[in-house]
Amino acid sequence: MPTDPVPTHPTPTGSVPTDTAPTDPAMSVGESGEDAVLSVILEELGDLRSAATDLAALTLAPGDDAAVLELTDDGAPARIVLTTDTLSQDQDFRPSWWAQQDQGAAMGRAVGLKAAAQNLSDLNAMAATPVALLVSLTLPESTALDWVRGFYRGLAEAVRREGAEHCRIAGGDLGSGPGVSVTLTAVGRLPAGRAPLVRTGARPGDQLAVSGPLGAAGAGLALLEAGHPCDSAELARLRDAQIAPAPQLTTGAQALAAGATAGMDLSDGLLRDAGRIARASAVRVRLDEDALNHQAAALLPAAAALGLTPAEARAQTLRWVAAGGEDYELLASFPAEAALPEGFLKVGEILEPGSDADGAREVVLTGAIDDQGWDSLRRR
Ligand SMILES: Nc1ncnc2c1ncn2[C@@H]1O[C@H](COP(=O)(O)OP(=O)(O)O)[C@@H](O)[C@H]1O
Ligand SMILES: Cc1ncc(C[n+]2csc(CCOP(=O)(O)OP(=O)(O)O)c2C)c(N)n1
Ligand SMILES: [Mg+2]
Repeated sequence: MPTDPVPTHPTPTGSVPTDTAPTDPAMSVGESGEDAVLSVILEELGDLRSAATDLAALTLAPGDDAAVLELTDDGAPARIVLTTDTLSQDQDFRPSWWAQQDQGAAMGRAVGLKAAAQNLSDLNAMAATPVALLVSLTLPESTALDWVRGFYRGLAEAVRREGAEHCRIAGGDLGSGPGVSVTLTAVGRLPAGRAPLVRTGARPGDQLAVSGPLGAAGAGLALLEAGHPCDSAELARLRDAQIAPAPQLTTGAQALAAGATAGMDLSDGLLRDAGRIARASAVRVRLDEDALNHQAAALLPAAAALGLTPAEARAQTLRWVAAGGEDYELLASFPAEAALPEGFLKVGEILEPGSDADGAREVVLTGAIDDQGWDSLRRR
């Protein structure tokens, strides 16, 4: 077996958020937010998330985009990669985004594509190859059978895309509830000898890059929420980035091949997710405002469609790029001298911890931005 270019066994606690769990027992999840809730969970799990048994070992524990489970075997141990994610009606999509006649098959397909995107993107971010999906569906009893058909067509479409061709649908669960809720569990595998791409390896001096332009899903969300008809090809592209995303699924492996030192998928927005790489790697990140403004300019048609003034449009498009979320692009760090893989765009660099006037801030961006990214639990 060839040896790994970087250690395959980062310490199980290596990528766990370092904030300590809040100690006020009366605090709600809405008050504390996602990262604090996760700290409580990981603290409570203790060695259930790390201690090996005779049969298996979590060589990468909860805290990254996915976990790595090594199954003990007489031959070479097999490593599988595990992740799960939920989409819920009115939290992640709204039936009203579709015309009445499209709330069956068309909406089902879009939700299937988005559920697959969310999970397959997490596997891509580990540089793992998807091999199976489990599908748990909670459906209101009024759900049209056509919605279900559309949903599985969406899933099928997603797993036929480049990078997911080996993925099979292994089963799932059906239940009833007041709103649609979809939970996918995705299983991937790591080729023998390939280390996973983890969040913990970014080093001062590294370049920080994304696998493609950001902000389309955020702009699409704003158009949908405003009830805009998205009646041009450009606006329809932004809407589709939100309702039916199609992430690239080979960028994780490409990044690793190009020497990436750390990586993660961008679901909660660049500012928040760059902070997670910074925390996991014990470094800071400087984002390049010019690079982000350059990406933001591509979203000006959406701002114009929403009737924003030029000044508002500049601020809003930057917010979509830096904090919109749901882009499912890969965020990765590379050695300063590395050539970035094709299509990757530099967005910043990795700094020493606390090495300049910005003190302890994990993510440094000149120019204020009043949006820190998405938190699925914090009360809005
Ligand atoms: N309820 C939970 N119990 C244990 N671990 C969790 C739970 N929720 C999230 N995690 C872990 O926390 C990490 C971050 O989760 P999340 O923010 O959902 O990541 P992602 O954006 O990649 O889906 C993952 O490693 C995930 O497995
Ligand atoms: C109705 C609606 N409101 C808001 C959003 C925006 N939104 C929902 S989830 C999310 C971020 C990622 O979601 P999460 O479930 O935390 O994904 P994970 O980080 O676990 O991959 C964003 C920006 C949306 N898509 N739909
Ligand atoms: Mg998640």
